[in-house]
Amino acid sequence: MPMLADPSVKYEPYTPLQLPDRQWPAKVNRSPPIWLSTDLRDGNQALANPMTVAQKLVFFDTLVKCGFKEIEVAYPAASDTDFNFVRQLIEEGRIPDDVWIQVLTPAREDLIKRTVDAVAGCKRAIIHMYNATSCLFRTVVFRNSKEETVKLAVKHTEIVRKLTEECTAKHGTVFRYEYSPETFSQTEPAFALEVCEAVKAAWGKAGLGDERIIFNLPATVEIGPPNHYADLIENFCRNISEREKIIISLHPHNDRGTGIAAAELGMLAGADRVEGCLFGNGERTGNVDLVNLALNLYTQGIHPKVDFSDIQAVIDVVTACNDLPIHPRHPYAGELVFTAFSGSHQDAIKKGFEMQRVRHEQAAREGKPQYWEMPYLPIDPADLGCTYEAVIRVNAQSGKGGISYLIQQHLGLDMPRKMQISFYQVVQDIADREAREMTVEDITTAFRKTYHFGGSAYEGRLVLKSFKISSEPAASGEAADERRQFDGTLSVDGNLRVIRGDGNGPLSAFLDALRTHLDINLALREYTEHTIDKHQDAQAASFVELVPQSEDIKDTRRSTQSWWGVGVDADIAASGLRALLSAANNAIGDRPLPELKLSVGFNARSGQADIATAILNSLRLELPRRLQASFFEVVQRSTRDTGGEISYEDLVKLFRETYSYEEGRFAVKNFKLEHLDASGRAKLSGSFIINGKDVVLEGEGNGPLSAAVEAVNRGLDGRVSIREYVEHSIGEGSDVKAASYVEVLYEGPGGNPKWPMWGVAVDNDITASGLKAVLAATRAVDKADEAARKAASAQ
Ligand SMILES: CC(=O)SCCNC(=O)CCNC(=O)[C@H](O)C(C)(C)COP(=O)(O)OP(=O)(O)OC[C@H]1O[C@@H](n2cnc3c(N)ncnc32)[C@H](O)[C@@H]1OP(=O)(O)O
Ligand SMILES: CC(C)C(=O)C(=O)O
Repeated sequence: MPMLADPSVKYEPYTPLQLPDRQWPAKVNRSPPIWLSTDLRDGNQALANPMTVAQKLVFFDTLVKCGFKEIEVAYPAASDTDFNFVRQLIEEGRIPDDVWIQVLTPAREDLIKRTVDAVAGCKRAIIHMYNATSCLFRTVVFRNSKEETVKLAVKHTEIVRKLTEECTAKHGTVFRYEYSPETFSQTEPAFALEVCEAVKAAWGKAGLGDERIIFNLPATVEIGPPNHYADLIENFCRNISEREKIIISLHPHNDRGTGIAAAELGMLAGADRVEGCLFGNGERTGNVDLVNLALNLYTQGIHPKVDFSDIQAVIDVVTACNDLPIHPRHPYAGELVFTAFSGSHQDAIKKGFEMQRVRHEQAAREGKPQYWEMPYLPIDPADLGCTYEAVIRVNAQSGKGGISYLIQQHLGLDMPRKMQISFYQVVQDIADREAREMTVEDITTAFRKTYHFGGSAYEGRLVLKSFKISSEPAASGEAADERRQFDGTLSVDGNLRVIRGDGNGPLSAFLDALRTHLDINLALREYTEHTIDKHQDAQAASFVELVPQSEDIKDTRRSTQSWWGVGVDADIAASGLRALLSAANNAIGDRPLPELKLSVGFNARSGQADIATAILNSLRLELPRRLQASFFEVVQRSTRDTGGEISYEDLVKLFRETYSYEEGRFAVKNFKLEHLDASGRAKLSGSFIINGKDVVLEGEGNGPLSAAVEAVNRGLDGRVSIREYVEHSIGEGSDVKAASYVEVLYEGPGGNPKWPMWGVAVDNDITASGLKAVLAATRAVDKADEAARKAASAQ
């Protein structure tokens, strides 16, 4: 059957109440009502499979834990399960002293008796009796006149009074009485008042405080808008006698989807109490949702006096007991309610969090309240025990704001705006291609892969192994404006390469090194940095944008093509270099990089760094820059006859010979180092092999190396002194060795000139490696003396 063209022939509208001086619209709620949870009664009776006793017990405990002080636990006359459940609560002492249990009964003597029997012995109980009062129910269900309807209510109120008084006398149970004119919102307002006045009179002992009688005014079926319900409530409150002896209770259902509004307006209209169910379970469309109502108050800064700090735990119990899911869009409790998928929402939330942090810091300094003011989020998920995990979820509708928020939350990186746009494109492409939501893991993994960030699994073709930044005064003599030198070792497609470059700062020196050695021509367009953690082990995060290097600086600036990179390191310079390499990795893509070929002759294609690369790859020695220069000259001299070409093998042989490296001609047999005083002064004694001969040495100095120099000097005509000492480790873990490089200056007996000589050694022991390097550095003292003699005789 189609919908009617004119539904007025079938459906009658509600009859508005004439209440021109209604007060409720101008009122504001400033305190929570008395809550009654009827989950275990109205909620339970609406379930296809009513709860078991075990489920009811868990639910009851949860309600108590949430802070409900009035709980309708059963319709005891309905079934043994309900009756027994009430008995169990009482007999097992499960009801806290400050909690009233409530039980519902119809206006039938036998059933009232069973109901009172159910609560006998409990400390405090509310007997709740109902009979429908509307015209429809009078005529259709009860076939009663108005008079008979009043009589039914009066007679059974008297029965309730009699039976409860007997019970109090016998068991000490304290009773309160609640009466519901069921279908109140469909009942003629004057008749509802008439019935309730009669019930109050029949009860005869309504008093103040805990003696107040409860008139529960249900919208058994929601038949009109919430303002109509509010009018009915205000009218009842204004016209019932002895208002102070009455608790006016609301019991909205949600047939029109306005149960919450009805309850809120009903409270404005004067009600003191609200009956409902958690998450709105209940007959048909449900009872009013108490979680929703309570949290609405909370977001107005009013504590509802019930607690949902761990809302998920409550959801778990309620869904398990009701065997009903909670809608994902359910206010406060739905799984999607703290989630934004769409770009503009995410952007606003991200900005909101950033701004709020600043605002709260300032408010804390000034001792002012730190208000929650967040675009699209009326409540802080944390107050309900939820995390911010779900706040931003990413799909093809999402924008850069949300994605960068997740990166910030999960990796601690605050990307610059342009990088956000760039990474957004990456994520967008994946989301579009795969047509699915992107999880946080998808996004962080995409980030790591894109920027080669976060460990060896994400390394690119270029990996920074080690580096040194040094400074030298600018050639122009502007002492303040020092230039920087970059010396580093990169792994390039798995092979180690020594590269070096100069520039105005570490980044430009590194770019120069990439250009010189690997033909990677890039220029820096943007650089930003921030600290990740304000604690002791703070790290620096750097972000770099590179563009193709062009002859014309304007072109470089305007380039539409650019690559972003990110680096994190405890050292700020290292974090910048890592960021630069991350961007460079993106820039090179999979284009081939120039291979290392050695040609050191007149038209040298290889430089010092290439020679150092070869030594690094073959002997794992990271030659210091000045040793690179020195050895480069040696190589050039020795390749004069081959036009500057030299094979790897010969190069390594030449290195070994030149520095007597690992040939056994310089060794430490044993040594003793005595510390002479607190300043570190030491005495060295021991047996060594120098130039293949056993020698016993002894000397003192400021440390082991200077003691070794002093010992060596005792046997020389001239004097050696140390000019440079560098060391590094080789290998890892228990296999680690120390490599030492010593440059000494030898001054012969005749004075100047001073001869620079390098020694290189490796040993498991770092002191022994340094000592060996010192000894090896002095291997050519004889040659130096001879050269000095020749020079003197030539003059
Ligand atoms: C709006 C609400 O939520 S009201 C609460 C509704 N909850 C429940 O009904 C759940 C528990 N109910 C039950 O287990 C059963 O209905 C019982 C045990 C109470 C009564 O069962 P039965 O005696 O078989 O009666 P039945 O269920 O058919 O109820 C209909 C009868 O009760 C009468 N009745 C209905 N409501 C009331 C009332 N509040 N007071 C007195 N009688 C009533 C009807 O007029 C009808 O009487 P009739 O048989 O003389 O025509
Ligand atoms: C018994 C009454 C209060 C009821 O449940 C209703 O009217 O919905």
